[in-house]
Amino acid sequence: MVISNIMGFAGLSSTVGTLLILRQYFPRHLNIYFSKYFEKFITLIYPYLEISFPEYVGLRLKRSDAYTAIESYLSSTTSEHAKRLKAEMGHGSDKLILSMDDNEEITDEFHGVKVWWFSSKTTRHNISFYRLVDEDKRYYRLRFHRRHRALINEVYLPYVIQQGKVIGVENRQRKLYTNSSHFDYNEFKKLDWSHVPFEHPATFETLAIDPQMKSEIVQDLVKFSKSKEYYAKIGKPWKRGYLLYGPPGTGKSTMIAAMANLLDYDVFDLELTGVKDNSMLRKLLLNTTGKSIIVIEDIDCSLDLSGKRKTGGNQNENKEEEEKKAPMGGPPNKDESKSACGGEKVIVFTTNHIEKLDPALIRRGRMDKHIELGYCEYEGFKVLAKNYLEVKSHPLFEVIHELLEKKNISPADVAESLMPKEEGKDQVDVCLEKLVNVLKGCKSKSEEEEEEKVRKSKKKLENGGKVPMVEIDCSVVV
Ligand SMILES: Nc1ncnc2c1ncn2[C@@H]1O[C@H](COP(=O)(O)OP(=O)(O)OP(=O)(O)O)[C@@H](O)[C@H]1O
Ligand SMILES: [Mg+2]
Repeated sequence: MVISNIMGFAGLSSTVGTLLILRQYFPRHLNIYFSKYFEKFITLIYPYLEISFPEYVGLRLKRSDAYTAIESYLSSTTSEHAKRLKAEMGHGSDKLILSMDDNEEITDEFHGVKVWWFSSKTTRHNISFYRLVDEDKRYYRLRFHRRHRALINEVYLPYVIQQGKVIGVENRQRKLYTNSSHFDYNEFKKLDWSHVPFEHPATFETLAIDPQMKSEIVQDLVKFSKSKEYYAKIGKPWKRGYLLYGPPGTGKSTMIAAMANLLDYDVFDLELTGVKDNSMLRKLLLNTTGKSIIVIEDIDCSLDLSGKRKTGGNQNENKEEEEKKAPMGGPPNKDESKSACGGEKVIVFTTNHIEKLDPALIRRGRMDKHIELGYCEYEGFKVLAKNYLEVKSHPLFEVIHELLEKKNISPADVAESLMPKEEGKDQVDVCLEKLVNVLKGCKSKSEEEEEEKVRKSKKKLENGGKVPMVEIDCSVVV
């Protein structure tokens, strides 16, 4: 950020203009005096200050965050005010973003104070590999009256940066990250996470679960996303842990997608089988960004893998050792020392077998909310019928209602029956009849409960009465 008094404004007095022209005829020693006192003189008669924000700082390795935020902020006002615009796709997104073209000027108003933004570009001719290469240097310049210096520096600019970041997040294409490392030739380094655009269409509206539970979860998530100050006040990292459990096909993965869509977060799908040890896990978590959901699916299936991790002993000692080994260059600092996740993050574990999990892993405080997703009930069926067949009532609804009270069927299996296989109006009848038949063939709730009891007692005998434990360094993840 460079603050300078400038010249060249339209209203600059003719005296200054004349001085500038005459300057070239001054003898050299006079010119030195001229330069020395000229700026002081200009400061007296020219009441404006300028701040410039170059696109790249230092060795051009990284685009300046301030420039990016200002670009996003100005893109929201530009389309209304600027006369010449340029259109670009948002970062990794298919949205068209309009911003002011090079050498364009717009005005903005803040608390009744008028400021001017200019987008400028200088081009330097460089010789590279015996070729003449034009290097563009872009920057934004902000001009304001000197008497508003404090307001601009302390209030307006932080506001612009913060708003710009919010707009930037809105314009971006959300991503689904997986921990399969790859070499990025643009950044010329190995990255731990690869990503694809996140385009899962699930929403809470289309989710077939108990309506009351649905609204509780939505409220909980929304409250979390607005609780930055609260977490700062209590000195805890801004994160929330969810454990989703239930039989296959009950909507656990679908709910995670709905959560990401509700909160407008990225998703980091952490596959534990690809994690060698706790320091690798820590490194992966440190490389996740804010506004994201970190997902560890089928946590009970990580049992074999977790056998390799340190067990028993002094937990703190192990932690210290891991921190020393952390490849990010020592232990994480600030609030990250409490958790490698930090930031605005939701952590979701899923399992089909909650009874297999280490109670320490899922205790409240680590996992803030336990959500059981069960077999399909009538309310859920109605949501699916609306989603798939666009019907809200039908003579077969009552039969299905009665069957759902007696039989266990997953929402995934209901959805499968309700998916029309052909075109035509009779498909509603065909699909609902199919569902009735499928339901009749399902095991009754009492039969399944009996089988479950037998299965559990057999397992207890096999394990000598011990419930298998998952070993994962909980403090790293949650
Ligand atoms: N509660 C639900 N509401 C809406 N659709 C659902 C629901 N449950 C399942 N489905 C449908 O069934 C498919 C499978 O569901 P999903 O993958 O979310 O189940 P899951 O609980 O994650 O299963 P698993 O335990 O096998 O991972 C989804 O693509 C979705 O179409
Ligand atoms: Mg799943």
